[in-house]
Amino acid sequence: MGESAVDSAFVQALEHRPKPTRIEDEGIPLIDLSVLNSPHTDADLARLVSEIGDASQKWGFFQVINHGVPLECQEKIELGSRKFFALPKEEKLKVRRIGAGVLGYVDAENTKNNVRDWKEVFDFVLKKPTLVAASDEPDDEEVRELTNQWPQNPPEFREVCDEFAREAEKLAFKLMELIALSLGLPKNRFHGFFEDQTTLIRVNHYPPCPSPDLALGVGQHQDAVALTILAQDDVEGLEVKRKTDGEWILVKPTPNAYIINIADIIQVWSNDKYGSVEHRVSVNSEKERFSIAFFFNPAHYTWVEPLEELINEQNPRKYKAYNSGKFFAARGKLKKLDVCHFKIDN
Ligand SMILES: O=C(O)CCC(=O)C(=O)O
Ligand SMILES: [Fe+2]
Repeated sequence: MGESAVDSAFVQALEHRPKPTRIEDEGIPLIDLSVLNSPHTDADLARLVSEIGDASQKWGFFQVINHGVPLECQEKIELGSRKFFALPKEEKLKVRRIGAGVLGYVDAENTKNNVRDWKEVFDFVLKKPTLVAASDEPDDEEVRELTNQWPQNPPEFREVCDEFAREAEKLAFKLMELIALSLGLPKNRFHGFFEDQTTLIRVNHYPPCPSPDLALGVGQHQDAVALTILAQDDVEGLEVKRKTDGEWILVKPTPNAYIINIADIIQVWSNDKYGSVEHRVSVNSEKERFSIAFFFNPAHYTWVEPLEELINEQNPRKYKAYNSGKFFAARGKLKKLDVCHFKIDN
């Protein structure tokens, strides 16, 4: 590895490195949500629900347009994040994440495999208070509050982040309604799980990388939450592992669209009807890239298990129930832990 222009901590194992040519796929569904924000017939809604169901089943990934999040709100957080990440390192480190409880700036994340990601991030939570399990000990009932830290610069950063979070939350609830309907469930079947939600928003910056053939912006992973809403800028990078053949497919940036990712908890709730999909981020040597991920996640005390209405003799439950808070506390220590761990061998 003596040839590489990046520190060896960033070098991915051979099998995880991006290929020199990347497949672009037009096939990742693009779904127009305008029906939700205008007068519509039952048939219009039924068509939309069926599109969401098909995309969730076939890809687990889709893009949405006319989603109701004001463009201005998106532009403001993008600009704010550009200004924040352009600050000198020592300024950013003033709001570095402290231990497990105080969120903020991090520049040394490993996503699995113990290889460092080529990125820096800023994390904050949506809800006040956001309570999580203090430890992964099954009998420990202690909870901990996650608190946000805000930089002095740019001065509007807190406001634009909070505003984006509130708008993205509305979209997240609408998507959960559509997903519920597509599974044949009442529209608000999922709402209760999110009353004391532990949603986290992560603003990502991927600087240009001298060795994009060796490093990744985010290593291969699945999101452990319920649903992810992702905004990417116009620089390519996000790659999704196609279910049909395991190929890595580049998600082409679409102006004013959000990328929606069915994550692990919906996989369990739906008893594998909808699957959480592996994805990763490749980097490039010329352009920096920005993205924002809204990780919609239920209350820490949620017992995650296949929904009763969806299991029967023909379709027996595929997962044991697990406690969401304990799971995330354990995952904080052991990155490799994921929901497969709770799979029942039928
Ligand atoms: O930046 C991206 O495009 C995706 C980031 C991601 O997958 C994550 O943070 O979980
Ligand atoms: Fe992800």
